[in-house]
Amino acid sequence: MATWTDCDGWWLLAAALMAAAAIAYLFCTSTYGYWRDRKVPWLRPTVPLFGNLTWQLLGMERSTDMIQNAYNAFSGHRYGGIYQMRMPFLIVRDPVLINRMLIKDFTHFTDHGLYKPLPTENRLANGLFIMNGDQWKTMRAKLSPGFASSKLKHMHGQMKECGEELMRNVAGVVATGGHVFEVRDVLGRYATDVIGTCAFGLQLNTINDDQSPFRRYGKTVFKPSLRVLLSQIAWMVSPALRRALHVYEIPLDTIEFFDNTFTDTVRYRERNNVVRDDLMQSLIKARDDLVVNKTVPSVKFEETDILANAFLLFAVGFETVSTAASLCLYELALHKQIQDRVREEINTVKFKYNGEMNNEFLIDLQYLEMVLAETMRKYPPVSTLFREATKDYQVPDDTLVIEKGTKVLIPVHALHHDPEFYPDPQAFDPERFTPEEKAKRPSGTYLPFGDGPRICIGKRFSEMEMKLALTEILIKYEVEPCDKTEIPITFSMNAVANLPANGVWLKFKPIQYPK
Ligand code: HEM
Repeated sequence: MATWTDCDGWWLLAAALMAAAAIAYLFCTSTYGYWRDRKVPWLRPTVPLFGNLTWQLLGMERSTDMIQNAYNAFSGHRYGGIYQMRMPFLIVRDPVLINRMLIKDFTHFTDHGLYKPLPTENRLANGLFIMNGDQWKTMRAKLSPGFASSKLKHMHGQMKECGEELMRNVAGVVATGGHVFEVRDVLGRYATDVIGTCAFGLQLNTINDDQSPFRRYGKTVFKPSLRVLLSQIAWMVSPALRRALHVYEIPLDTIEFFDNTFTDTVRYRERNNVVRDDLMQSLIKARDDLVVNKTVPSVKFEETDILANAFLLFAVGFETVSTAASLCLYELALHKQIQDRVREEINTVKFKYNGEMNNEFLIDLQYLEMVLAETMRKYPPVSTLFREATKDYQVPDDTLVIEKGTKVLIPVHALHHDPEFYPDPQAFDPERFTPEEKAKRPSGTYLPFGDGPRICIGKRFSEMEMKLALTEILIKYEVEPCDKTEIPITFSMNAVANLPANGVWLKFKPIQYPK
């Protein structure tokens, strides 16, 4: 039989639970007035704590689609607010404003505003992509010369060797009766070999070696995993929670493998006085200047900053390049007329350069350039750009002040699919990129590589790399859809990038040219 004391106990427990629930509810929803208070149009969070991320977390919506839906919901507005878990993000949809933020008013938005883990949790934490402020500016200035036109010209020969090895591999497979390729994997190996030789002077030969540790470890860097998802969720619930959890976002053996490889390369070059005109040399110079001689005393740099950037340049290049180039082949397989026109251009321009497929030859392939541009319009490998307001920003001709610390999303994929800028956006139409058509569109509506001082540092490098592989393939093979080709292609659920979920399968048919 209950006594008064027992009843008091139950009441106390019930009151404590209710108070805890109320505190939890307040914590989960405390930020949700942010956009309303600033009179910014906003999307109502679906569930407390999860904000506008609920369907994504349940695996029912891609990040790209959520942002696209928000973009559509804010139609007629210059911007709108959403909540990723508890964290307010401003989605900017006005190209004029986007252009100002990325270029003219860049000094207000110098940072990507991503969570900066400890270098032990994620070696890329000290890489250029996550670096902020003066540290980013100094490192960017050190790495940029490695991508200068003169250097790219020099890299062409090294890339060409990788292209030729790629074609020997493809020919070997075709000779034994295999005609169907998962082209994203094949081009991923090619891109790994390209960055290995051009950036670090390493002959990796992953194109022929299924067991290559560079490919195996490289693939783990951005592989979507529960661990990475949880760390991102924790950050959006509260950065302090993320810090307390110590999540290792990249497997430790991967970090160890790349650290050792780069350290050994530097030591080898130092011991043997090897000086190569490549990215590794820019990194060694950055180390000598910033870590050893401390030529920029106002900014602190350590050895791990150099390792992080070597790792970053290695890791970011091959996923994006292989995705864009394989989707280009995919669209060409589905649009035979466009493919034929690309091939005709390659043959005509090759003739003009007396059969020599050099750097100038690649630059001259204007139609292929339009085809690649349309591929990255339809499938931008990086679907969203990130910025953080580094000082208060008065939006021009507007009442809104974007406060310091505010996270900003630039919805690249949604802009690329806005019928106002790209009529019939699902259609694959390279004619959108003739000089006349390009001139009709406002700046800020085509951003596969970002823009402004933080534009992709590897833009021209990857354009050259993709053109080279595509010309090598298209001059020798017709690409066609096969039984395994997905139409339309499906994209991975849990990646911020547009990554094909089940690969890109195509058939290669050798071309017989008349003798
Ligand atoms: C098709 C291929 C590629 C695409 C679509 C791509 C796209 C991008 C995008 C959208 C950004 C962010 C730009 C911004 O915030 O405004 C970026 C940054 C970056 N990319 Fe790429 N990228 C590609 C290939 C490469 C390659 C091959 C490398 C290196 C060899 C590279 C290195 C970087 C680095 C280091 C950054 C950070 C730049 C900074 O914050 O200053 N990317 N890339």
